[in-house]
Amino acid sequence: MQLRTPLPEYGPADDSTLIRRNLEEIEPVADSATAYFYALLFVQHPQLRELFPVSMDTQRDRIFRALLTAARLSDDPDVLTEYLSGLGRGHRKYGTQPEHYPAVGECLIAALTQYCTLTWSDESEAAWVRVYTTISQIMIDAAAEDEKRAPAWWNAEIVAHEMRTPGIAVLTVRPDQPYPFRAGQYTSIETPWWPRVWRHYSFASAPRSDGLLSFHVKAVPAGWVSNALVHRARPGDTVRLGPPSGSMTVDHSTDTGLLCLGGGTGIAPIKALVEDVAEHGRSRPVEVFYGARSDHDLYDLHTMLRLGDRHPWLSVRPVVSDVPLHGPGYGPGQPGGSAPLEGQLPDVIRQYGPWSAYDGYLSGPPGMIRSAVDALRGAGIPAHRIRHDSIDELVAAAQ
Ligand SMILES: NC(=O)C1=CN([C@@H]2O[C@H](COP(=O)(O)OP(=O)(O)OC[C@H]3O[C@@H](n4cnc5c(N)ncnc54)[C@H](O)[C@@H]3O)[C@@H](O)[C@H]2O)C=CC1
Repeated sequence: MQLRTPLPEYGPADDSTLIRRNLEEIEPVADSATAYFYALLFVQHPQLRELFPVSMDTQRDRIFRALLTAARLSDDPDVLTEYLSGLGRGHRKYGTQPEHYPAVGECLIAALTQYCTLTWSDESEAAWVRVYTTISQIMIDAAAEDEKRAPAWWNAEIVAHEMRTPGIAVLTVRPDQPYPFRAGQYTSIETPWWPRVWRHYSFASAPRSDGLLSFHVKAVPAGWVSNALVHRARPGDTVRLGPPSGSMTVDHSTDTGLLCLGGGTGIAPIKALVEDVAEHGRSRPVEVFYGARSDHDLYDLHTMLRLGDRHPWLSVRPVVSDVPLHGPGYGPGQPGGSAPLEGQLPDVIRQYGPWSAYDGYLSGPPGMIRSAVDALRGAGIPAHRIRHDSIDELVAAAQ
Protein backbone atom coordinates (compact mmCIF):
# COMPACT_ATOMS: atom_id res chain seq x y z
CA MET A 1 0.00 0.00 0.00
CA GLN A 2 1.17 3.54 -0.80
CA LEU A 3 2.57 5.43 2.20
CA ARG A 4 1.27 8.96 2.41
CA THR A 5 3.78 11.30 3.99
CA PRO A 6 2.45 14.75 4.81
CA LEU A 7 5.28 17.22 5.10
CA PRO A 8 4.68 19.01 8.42
CA GLU A 9 6.99 21.93 7.66
CA TYR A 10 4.81 23.12 4.79
CA GLY A 11 1.65 23.91 6.82
CA PRO A 12 -1.68 24.55 5.10
CA ALA A 13 -1.34 25.27 1.39
CA ASP A 14 -3.65 26.12 -1.46
CA ASP A 15 -4.38 23.75 -4.34
CA SER A 16 -1.89 25.24 -6.77
CA THR A 17 0.94 25.09 -4.21
CA LEU A 18 0.16 21.46 -3.39
CA ILE A 19 0.07 20.58 -7.08
CA ARG A 20 3.27 22.43 -7.87
CA ARG A 21 5.09 20.52 -5.11
CA ASN A 22 3.91 17.23 -6.63
CA LEU A 23 4.95 18.30 -10.10
CA GLU A 24 8.39 19.38 -8.89
CA GLU A 25 8.88 16.00 -7.27
CA ILE A 26 7.71 14.08 -10.31
CA GLU A 27 9.63 16.09 -12.92
CA PRO A 28 12.89 14.07 -12.73
CA VAL A 29 10.92 10.80 -13.09
CA ALA A 30 8.31 12.16 -15.47
CA ASP A 31 9.18 9.59 -18.18
CA SER A 32 8.52 6.60 -15.91
CA ALA A 33 5.44 8.20 -14.37
CA THR A 34 3.93 8.94 -17.80
CA ALA A 35 4.71 5.43 -19.07
CA TYR A 36 2.98 4.04 -15.97
CA PHE A 37 0.02 6.38 -16.52
CA TYR A 38 -0.51 5.27 -20.14
CA ALA A 39 -0.02 1.57 -19.28
CA LEU A 40 -2.71 1.87 -16.62
CA LEU A 41 -5.00 3.83 -18.91
CA PHE A 42 -4.81 1.29 -21.75
CA VAL A 43 -5.19 -1.75 -19.45
CA GLN A 44 -8.13 -0.33 -17.55
CA HIS A 45 -9.78 1.43 -20.51
CA PRO A 46 -8.68 -0.45 -23.66
CA GLN A 47 -11.28 1.37 -25.75
CA LEU A 48 -9.20 4.57 -25.35
CA ARG A 49 -6.13 3.04 -27.05
CA GLU A 50 -7.43 3.78 -30.52
CA LEU A 51 -7.50 7.52 -29.81
CA PHE A 52 -3.69 7.54 -29.60
CA PRO A 53 -1.03 6.94 -32.29
CA VAL A 54 0.31 3.41 -32.79
CA SER A 55 3.73 4.54 -31.63
CA MET A 56 3.51 6.57 -28.45
CA ASP A 57 7.08 7.92 -28.34
CA THR A 58 6.38 11.60 -28.99
CA GLN A 59 2.97 11.41 -27.32
CA ARG A 60 4.27 10.38 -23.93
CA ASP A 61 5.35 13.68 -22.44
CA ARG A 62 2.42 15.67 -23.83
CA ILE A 63 0.13 15.17 -20.88
CA PHE A 64 2.89 16.03 -18.43
CA ARG A 65 3.82 19.14 -20.39
CA ALA A 66 0.18 20.22 -20.47
CA LEU A 67 -0.06 19.76 -16.70
CA LEU A 68 3.11 21.77 -16.17
CA THR A 69 1.76 24.54 -18.37
CA ALA A 70 -1.57 24.52 -16.51
CA ALA A 71 0.26 24.63 -13.16
CA ARG A 72 2.44 27.49 -14.37
CA LEU A 73 -0.59 29.48 -15.49
CA SER A 74 -2.66 28.73 -12.38
CA ASP A 75 -2.11 32.23 -10.95
CA ASP A 76 -3.61 33.81 -14.04
CA PRO A 77 -7.16 32.40 -14.39
CA ASP A 78 -7.93 34.21 -17.67
CA VAL A 79 -4.83 32.93 -19.46
CA LEU A 80 -5.34 29.47 -17.93
CA THR A 81 -8.94 29.33 -19.17
CA GLU A 82 -7.85 30.44 -22.63
CA TYR A 83 -5.13 27.77 -22.69
CA LEU A 84 -7.47 24.99 -21.49
CA SER A 85 -10.26 26.05 -23.85
CA GLY A 86 -7.82 25.81 -26.77
CA LEU A 87 -6.74 22.40 -25.52
CA GLY A 88 -10.38 21.27 -25.26
CA ARG A 89 -11.16 22.45 -28.80
CA GLY A 90 -7.94 20.87 -30.08
CA HIS A 91 -8.90 17.52 -28.49
CA ARG A 92 -12.01 17.21 -30.67
CA LYS A 93 -9.90 15.99 -33.60
CA TYR A 94 -8.67 13.04 -31.49
CA GLY A 95 -12.27 11.91 -30.90
CA THR A 96 -12.15 12.80 -27.18
CA GLN A 97 -15.55 12.53 -25.47
CA PRO A 98 -16.64 13.95 -22.06
CA GLU A 99 -16.77 10.42 -20.55
CA HIS A 100 -13.05 9.94 -21.27
CA TYR A 101 -12.02 12.63 -18.80
CA PRO A 102 -12.83 10.74 -15.54
CA ALA A 103 -10.92 7.67 -16.84
CA VAL A 104 -7.85 9.81 -17.53
CA GLY A 105 -8.24 11.56 -14.16
CA GLU A 106 -8.32 8.27 -12.20
CA CYS A 107 -5.19 6.96 -13.93
CA LEU A 108 -3.41 10.28 -13.55
CA ILE A 109 -4.02 10.32 -9.81
CA ALA A 110 -2.98 6.66 -9.54
CA ALA A 111 0.31 7.49 -11.32
CA LEU A 112 0.91 10.53 -9.11
CA THR A 113 0.22 8.47 -5.98
CA GLN A 114 2.76 5.94 -7.18
CA TYR A 115 5.54 8.39 -8.06
CA CYS A 116 5.11 11.33 -5.64
CA THR A 117 6.34 9.47 -2.60
CA LEU A 118 7.46 12.52 -0.61
CA THR A 119 4.89 15.18 -1.39
CA TRP A 120 1.68 13.15 -1.75
CA SER A 121 -0.97 13.49 0.97
CA ASP A 122 -4.73 13.34 1.38
CA GLU A 123 -4.72 17.13 0.92
CA SER A 124 -2.80 16.97 -2.34
CA GLU A 125 -5.05 14.18 -3.63
CA ALA A 126 -8.11 16.31 -2.82
CA ALA A 127 -6.41 19.27 -4.56
CA TRP A 128 -5.78 17.19 -7.72
CA VAL A 129 -9.40 15.98 -7.77
CA ARG A 130 -10.67 19.56 -7.49
CA VAL A 131 -8.24 21.00 -10.04
CA TYR A 132 -8.61 18.12 -12.51
CA THR A 133 -12.41 18.42 -12.32
CA THR A 134 -12.16 22.15 -13.09
CA ILE A 135 -9.66 21.59 -15.91
CA SER A 136 -11.82 18.87 -17.51
CA GLN A 137 -14.97 20.95 -17.24
CA ILE A 138 -13.34 23.92 -19.00
CA MET A 139 -12.05 21.63 -21.78
CA ILE A 140 -15.41 19.81 -22.13
CA ASP A 141 -17.37 23.09 -22.24
CA ALA A 142 -15.01 24.63 -24.81
CA ALA A 143 -15.29 21.51 -27.02
CA ALA A 144 -19.11 21.53 -26.76
CA GLU A 145 -19.24 25.22 -27.63
CA ASP A 146 -16.87 24.72 -30.59
CA GLU A 147 -18.96 21.79 -31.87
CA LYS A 148 -21.81 24.20 -32.58
CA ARG A 149 -19.78 26.13 -35.16
CA ALA A 150 -16.83 24.12 -36.44
CA PRO A 151 -16.01 20.57 -37.51
CA ALA A 152 -13.63 18.49 -35.35
CA TRP A 153 -11.21 18.52 -38.30
CA TRP A 154 -11.11 19.55 -41.96
CA ASN A 155 -10.12 17.33 -44.88
CA ALA A 156 -7.85 19.22 -47.26
CA GLU A 157 -6.67 18.14 -50.69
CA ILE A 158 -3.11 18.97 -51.65
CA VAL A 159 -3.36 21.05 -54.82
CA ALA A 160 0.29 22.05 -55.21
CA HIS A 161 3.58 20.64 -53.92
CA GLU A 162 6.72 22.57 -54.75
CA MET A 163 10.21 21.52 -53.64
CA ARG A 164 12.19 24.66 -52.79
CA THR A 165 15.37 22.93 -51.55
CA PRO A 166 16.13 19.17 -51.33
CA GLY A 167 14.46 19.18 -47.87
CA ILE A 168 11.89 21.98 -47.95
CA ALA A 169 8.51 21.89 -49.70
CA VAL A 170 5.78 24.50 -50.02
CA LEU A 171 2.38 22.82 -49.91
CA THR A 172 -0.91 24.40 -50.96
CA VAL A 173 -4.13 22.71 -49.81
CA ARG A 174 -7.84 23.19 -50.40
CA PRO A 175 -9.98 22.54 -47.27
CA ASP A 176 -13.32 20.80 -47.89
CA GLN A 177 -15.16 23.48 -45.86
CA PRO A 178 -14.43 27.14 -45.17
CA TYR A 179 -11.46 27.42 -42.82
CA PRO A 180 -11.48 30.68 -40.82
CA PHE A 181 -8.11 31.71 -39.33
CA ARG A 182 -5.90 34.76 -38.83
CA ALA A 183 -2.49 35.51 -40.32
CA GLY A 184 0.24 34.51 -37.84
CA GLN A 185 -1.65 31.47 -36.53
CA TYR A 186 -0.85 27.77 -36.97
CA THR A 187 -2.79 24.54 -37.30
CA SER A 188 -2.09 20.83 -36.84
CA ILE A 189 -1.79 18.42 -39.76
CA GLU A 190 -2.33 14.64 -39.85
CA THR A 191 -1.20 12.70 -42.93
CA PRO A 192 -2.85 9.50 -44.22
CA TRP A 193 0.45 7.63 -43.65
CA TRP A 194 0.77 8.27 -39.89
CA PRO A 195 -2.76 8.14 -38.45
CA ARG A 196 -3.32 10.05 -35.21
CA VAL A 197 0.11 11.72 -35.40
CA TRP A 198 -0.49 15.46 -35.63
CA ARG A 199 2.15 18.16 -36.09
CA HIS A 200 1.89 21.94 -35.98
CA TYR A 201 2.54 24.14 -39.02
CA SER A 202 2.08 27.90 -39.38
CA PHE A 203 -0.01 29.26 -42.24
CA ALA A 204 2.33 30.75 -44.84
CA SER A 205 -0.28 33.15 -46.29
CA ALA A 206 -2.94 35.46 -44.95
CA PRO A 207 -6.54 34.20 -45.58
CA ARG A 208 -7.12 34.16 -49.36
CA SER A 209 -10.30 34.77 -51.32
CA ASP A 210 -9.98 31.34 -52.99
CA GLY A 211 -9.84 29.63 -49.55
CA LEU A 212 -6.50 27.91 -50.28
CA LEU A 213 -3.95 27.51 -47.45
CA SER A 214 -0.20 27.12 -47.74
CA PHE A 215 2.51 25.69 -45.51
CA HIS A 216 6.32 25.55 -45.59
CA VAL A 217 7.55 22.14 -44.43
CA LYS A 218 11.14 21.12 -43.73
CA ALA A 219 11.85 17.37 -43.51
CA VAL A 220 13.55 16.92 -40.14
CA PRO A 221 15.49 13.78 -39.11
CA ALA A 222 13.04 11.20 -37.66
CA GLY A 223 10.17 13.60 -38.36
CA TRP A 224 7.46 11.24 -39.62
CA VAL A 225 4.93 13.87 -40.60
CA SER A 226 7.44 16.34 -42.05
CA ASN A 227 9.17 13.64 -44.16
CA ALA A 228 5.81 12.35 -45.40
CA LEU A 229 4.70 15.86 -46.35
CA VAL A 230 7.97 16.70 -48.12
CA HIS A 231 8.94 13.40 -49.76
CA ARG A 232 5.73 11.40 -50.11
CA ALA A 233 2.75 13.74 -50.39
CA ARG A 234 1.63 14.67 -53.89
CA PRO A 235 -1.18 16.75 -55.39
CA GLY A 236 -4.42 14.78 -55.02
CA ASP A 237 -3.52 13.40 -51.56
CA THR A 238 -5.73 14.42 -48.66
CA VAL A 239 -4.53 15.50 -45.24
CA ARG A 240 -6.52 16.47 -42.17
CA LEU A 241 -6.31 19.87 -40.49
CA GLY A 242 -7.11 20.65 -36.85
CA PRO A 243 -8.48 24.02 -35.75
CA PRO A 244 -6.38 27.20 -36.00
CA SER A 245 -4.49 28.27 -32.90
CA GLY A 246 -1.94 30.84 -31.73
CA SER A 247 -1.92 34.52 -30.87
CA MET A 248 0.97 35.83 -32.98
CA THR A 249 -1.49 38.07 -34.83
CA VAL A 250 -1.41 41.75 -35.79
CA ASP A 251 -3.35 44.36 -33.84
CA HIS A 252 -4.87 46.48 -36.61
CA SER A 253 -6.16 49.13 -34.23
CA THR A 254 -2.70 50.78 -34.07
CA ASP A 255 -0.04 51.88 -36.56
CA THR A 256 2.87 50.63 -34.48
CA GLY A 257 5.80 49.33 -36.54
CA LEU A 258 6.45 45.60 -36.75
CA LEU A 259 9.91 44.13 -36.25
CA CYS A 260 9.73 40.57 -37.60
CA LEU A 261 12.41 37.89 -37.26
CA GLY A 262 11.87 34.72 -39.29
CA GLY A 263 14.44 31.93 -38.92
CA GLY A 264 14.41 29.11 -41.52
CA THR A 265 10.85 27.92 -42.19
CA GLY A 266 9.86 30.40 -39.46
CA ILE A 267 9.58 32.89 -42.33
CA ALA A 268 6.18 31.30 -43.21
CA PRO A 269 3.98 33.11 -40.63
CA ILE A 270 6.03 36.32 -41.12
CA LYS A 271 5.06 36.29 -44.79
CA ALA A 272 1.42 35.81 -43.74
CA LEU A 273 1.71 38.80 -41.36
CA VAL A 274 3.17 41.00 -44.12
CA GLU A 275 0.27 40.07 -46.43
CA ASP A 276 -2.15 40.81 -43.61
CA VAL A 277 -0.71 44.31 -43.08
CA ALA A 278 -0.84 44.90 -46.86
CA GLU A 279 -4.50 43.85 -47.00
CA HIS A 280 -5.44 46.23 -44.20
CA GLY A 281 -4.03 49.05 -46.29
CA ARG A 282 -2.59 50.96 -43.33
CA SER A 283 0.90 52.23 -43.95
CA ARG A 284 3.02 51.13 -40.98
CA PRO A 285 6.70 50.23 -41.04
CA VAL A 286 7.41 46.50 -41.23
CA GLU A 287 11.05 45.43 -40.90
CA VAL A 288 11.70 41.77 -41.71
CA PHE A 289 14.99 40.05 -40.89
CA TYR A 290 14.98 36.65 -42.63
CA GLY A 291 17.67 34.31 -41.27
CA ALA A 292 19.06 31.01 -42.51
CA ARG A 293 22.28 29.09 -42.18
CA SER A 294 23.47 29.82 -45.74
CA ASP A 295 22.10 31.77 -48.69
CA HIS A 296 21.00 28.46 -50.30
CA ASP A 297 18.67 27.99 -47.33
CA LEU A 298 16.92 31.34 -47.95
CA TYR A 299 14.34 29.40 -49.96
CA ASP A 300 11.63 32.10 -49.85
CA LEU A 301 13.81 35.19 -50.31
CA HIS A 302 12.56 35.87 -53.82
CA THR A 303 8.93 36.06 -52.62
CA MET A 304 9.86 38.24 -49.66
CA LEU A 305 11.93 40.64 -51.81
CA ARG A 306 9.07 40.89 -54.31
CA LEU A 307 6.75 41.86 -51.45
CA GLY A 308 9.36 44.45 -50.45
CA ASP A 309 9.42 45.88 -53.99
CA ARG A 310 5.63 46.19 -53.99
CA HIS A 311 5.24 47.82 -50.55
CA PRO A 312 7.34 50.89 -49.67
CA TRP A 313 6.64 50.42 -45.92
CA LEU A 314 8.28 46.97 -45.98
CA SER A 315 12.00 46.27 -45.72
CA VAL A 316 13.37 42.72 -46.04
CA ARG A 317 16.93 41.90 -44.97
CA PRO A 318 18.39 38.42 -45.48
CA VAL A 319 20.81 37.20 -42.81
CA VAL A 320 23.07 34.13 -42.97
CA SER A 321 24.78 32.61 -39.97
CA ASP A 322 27.18 29.94 -41.28
CA VAL A 323 29.99 32.28 -42.26
CA PRO A 324 33.11 33.25 -40.36
CA LEU A 325 32.35 36.30 -38.27
CA HIS A 326 34.58 39.28 -38.82
CA GLY A 327 33.77 40.98 -35.56
CA PRO A 328 31.63 44.11 -35.36
CA GLY A 329 30.40 45.46 -38.67
CA TYR A 330 29.14 42.20 -40.14
CA GLY A 331 30.91 41.73 -43.39
CA PRO A 332 29.52 42.47 -46.82
CA GLY A 333 25.87 43.01 -45.98
CA GLN A 334 25.53 46.65 -45.09
CA PRO A 335 22.30 48.59 -44.56
CA GLY A 336 20.65 49.14 -47.91
CA GLY A 337 22.84 46.53 -49.63
CA SER A 338 21.48 43.42 -51.31
CA ALA A 339 24.03 40.86 -50.04
CA PRO A 340 22.90 38.96 -46.94
CA LEU A 341 23.98 40.29 -43.58
CA GLU A 342 26.12 37.87 -41.60
CA GLY A 343 25.56 36.54 -38.09
CA GLN A 344 22.84 35.13 -35.88
CA LEU A 345 19.51 36.90 -36.27
CA PRO A 346 19.29 38.22 -32.68
CA ASP A 347 22.84 39.63 -32.90
CA VAL A 348 22.20 41.30 -36.24
CA ILE A 349 19.10 43.21 -35.15
CA ARG A 350 21.16 44.75 -32.34
CA GLN A 351 23.10 46.56 -35.09
CA TYR A 352 19.91 48.29 -36.28
CA GLY A 353 17.08 50.19 -34.68
CA PRO A 354 16.03 52.00 -32.62
CA TRP A 355 13.31 49.40 -31.97
CA SER A 356 11.63 50.58 -28.78
CA ALA A 357 8.56 51.88 -30.66
CA TYR A 358 8.12 48.57 -32.55
CA ASP A 359 6.17 45.41 -31.74
CA GLY A 360 8.27 42.24 -32.04
CA TYR A 361 7.21 39.12 -33.96
CA LEU A 362 9.48 36.09 -33.65
CA SER A 363 9.21 32.83 -35.53
CA GLY A 364 11.79 30.07 -35.88
CA PRO A 365 13.77 27.52 -33.86
CA PRO A 366 13.21 27.63 -30.07
CA GLY A 367 16.85 28.69 -29.40
CA MET A 368 16.51 31.61 -31.80
CA ILE A 369 13.26 32.73 -30.19
CA ARG A 370 14.75 32.61 -26.69
CA SER A 371 17.76 34.74 -27.60
CA ALA A 372 15.71 37.07 -29.82
CA VAL A 373 13.38 37.79 -26.87
CA ASP A 374 16.47 38.86 -24.90
CA ALA A 375 17.74 40.97 -27.81
CA LEU A 376 14.39 42.74 -28.29
CA ARG A 377 13.97 43.39 -24.57
CA GLY A 378 17.52 44.75 -24.53
CA ALA A 379 16.49 47.03 -27.41
CA GLY A 380 13.70 48.49 -25.27
CA ILE A 381 10.65 46.51 -26.46
CA PRO A 382 8.61 45.47 -23.41
CA ALA A 383 7.77 41.76 -23.02
CA HIS A 384 4.05 42.21 -23.64
CA ARG A 385 4.80 43.66 -27.11
CA ILE A 386 6.91 40.67 -28.20
CA ARG A 387 4.85 37.91 -29.79
CA HIS A 388 5.82 34.34 -30.61
CA ASP A 389 4.30 30.88 -30.40
CA SER A 390 4.73 28.81 -27.24
CA ILE A 391 8.35 27.68 -26.98
CA ASP A 392 7.17 24.41 -25.32
CA GLU A 393 5.02 23.67 -28.37
CA LEU A 394 7.90 24.49 -30.73
CA VAL A 395 10.26 22.17 -28.85
CA ALA A 396 7.62 19.43 -29.06
CA ALA A 397 7.03 20.14 -32.74
CA ALA A 398 10.73 19.65 -33.43
CA GLN A 399 10.57 16.03 -32.22
N1 LIG B 1 5.67 29.97 -35.58
C1 LIG B 1 6.93 29.62 -35.41
O1 LIG B 1 7.63 30.03 -34.49
C2 LIG B 1 7.55 28.69 -36.40
C3 LIG B 1 8.66 28.02 -36.03
N2 LIG B 1 9.25 27.16 -36.90
C4 LIG B 1 10.41 26.47 -36.41
O2 LIG B 1 11.52 27.04 -37.05
C5 LIG B 1 12.54 26.08 -37.13
C6 LIG B 1 13.04 26.12 -38.54
O3 LIG B 1 14.13 25.26 -38.65
P1 LIG B 1 15.26 25.49 -39.70
O4 LIG B 1 14.67 25.95 -40.97
O5 LIG B 1 16.04 24.21 -39.67
O6 LIG B 1 16.08 26.68 -39.05
P2 LIG B 1 17.65 26.75 -38.78
O7 LIG B 1 18.00 25.85 -37.66
O8 LIG B 1 18.32 26.58 -40.08
O9 LIG B 1 17.78 28.25 -38.24
C7 LIG B 1 17.22 29.34 -38.91
C8 LIG B 1 17.80 30.63 -38.39
O10 LIG B 1 17.74 30.70 -36.98
C9 LIG B 1 19.03 30.98 -36.45
N3 LIG B 1 19.22 30.24 -35.20
C10 LIG B 1 19.10 28.90 -35.04
N4 LIG B 1 19.37 28.58 -33.76
C11 LIG B 1 19.66 29.74 -33.11
C12 LIG B 1 20.02 30.07 -31.78
N5 LIG B 1 20.12 29.12 -30.84
N6 LIG B 1 20.25 31.36 -31.47
C13 LIG B 1 20.13 32.32 -32.41
N7 LIG B 1 19.80 32.08 -33.69
C14 LIG B 1 19.57 30.80 -34.04
C15 LIG B 1 19.99 30.51 -37.50
O11 LIG B 1 21.18 31.24 -37.41
C16 LIG B 1 19.26 30.85 -38.75
O12 LIG B 1 19.39 32.22 -39.06
C17 LIG B 1 11.97 24.74 -36.72
O13 LIG B 1 12.39 24.49 -35.40
C18 LIG B 1 10.47 25.01 -36.75
O14 LIG B 1 9.77 24.24 -35.79
C19 LIG B 1 8.81 27.01 -38.17
C20 LIG B 1 7.69 27.68 -38.58
C21 LIG B 1 6.94 28.54 -37.72
